[in-house]
Amino acid sequence: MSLLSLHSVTKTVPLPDAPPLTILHGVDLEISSGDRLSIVGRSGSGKSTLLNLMGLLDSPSTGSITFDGRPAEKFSSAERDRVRGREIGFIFQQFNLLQGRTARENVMTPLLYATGKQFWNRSTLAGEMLERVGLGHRVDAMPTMLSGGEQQRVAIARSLVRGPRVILADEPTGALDVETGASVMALLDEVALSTGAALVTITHDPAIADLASRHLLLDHGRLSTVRDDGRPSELVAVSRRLPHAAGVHAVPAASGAVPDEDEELSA
Ligand SMILES: Nc1ncnc2c1ncn2[C@@H]1O[C@H](COP(=O)(O)OP(=O)(O)OP(=O)(O)O)[C@@H](O)[C@H]1O
Repeated sequence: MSLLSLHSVTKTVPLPDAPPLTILHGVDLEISSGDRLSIVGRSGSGKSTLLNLMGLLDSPSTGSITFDGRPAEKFSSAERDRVRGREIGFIFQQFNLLQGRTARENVMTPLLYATGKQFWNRSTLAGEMLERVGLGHRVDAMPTMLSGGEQQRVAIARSLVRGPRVILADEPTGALDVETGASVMALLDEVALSTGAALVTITHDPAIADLASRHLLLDHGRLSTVRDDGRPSELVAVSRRLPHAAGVHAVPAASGAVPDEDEELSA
């Protein structure tokens, strides 16, 4: 059974002085445990909007989303928060670490919302997770003392510390140089693989897309699967040649709609 399913999902938003804008059109997607998906598409094609829906941060205008066989629209707001906090890990281009808190304290933050052993053992669990991402020796470091790659590894540890079943990564290497990005992504892939979590990565980078086993293209809000034997690097090249979606604004409004993970946790 699919872990996360989208059926005929559309997303339409009102615009102040224009007809409503349909960002996503009839999106169908099935994600199972252990899946490795990459999603590429031009700026404005709807990638962040899609990620927000997959992460239960937003609701579709029409169509349905099910998580673990349960329709998301049936979740109460408390259940939605619980599923999102426990089952879904988010990784963004900006690391969004809490400044003035150590690496360990950052990784502990999601565990403040856990119960039982996870809550009581949060300091140990955070230390173990940092160890797993190769930062066991930097648990007491402040974000300002860490390199970009190290900060993203702390963010990865924070996203994975509750053992999510789906990891949604939006340009996770976008703020890193090529070499650091590749090693951070390899680490994310490896840790996700070892936990059996599904990993969905939005990326412009062909090498990052190459790590996935299913390659999807979003074009003007329409999602299509590219053959698994298709080369992802060609896919990215194709997506770069596509014209921008109609009504694309320079700054995607949806990125502002993605709550900062820490805000989300404290909400
Ligand atoms: N709430 C909103 N109100 C108005 N327009 C919106 C809203 N949310 C998204 N859009 C528009 O919908 C389109 C898709 O936005 P989205 O951020 O999903 O694209 P994207 O593929 O993630 O882009 P990028 O790669 O630049 O981040 C853009 O034209 C964006 O400006």
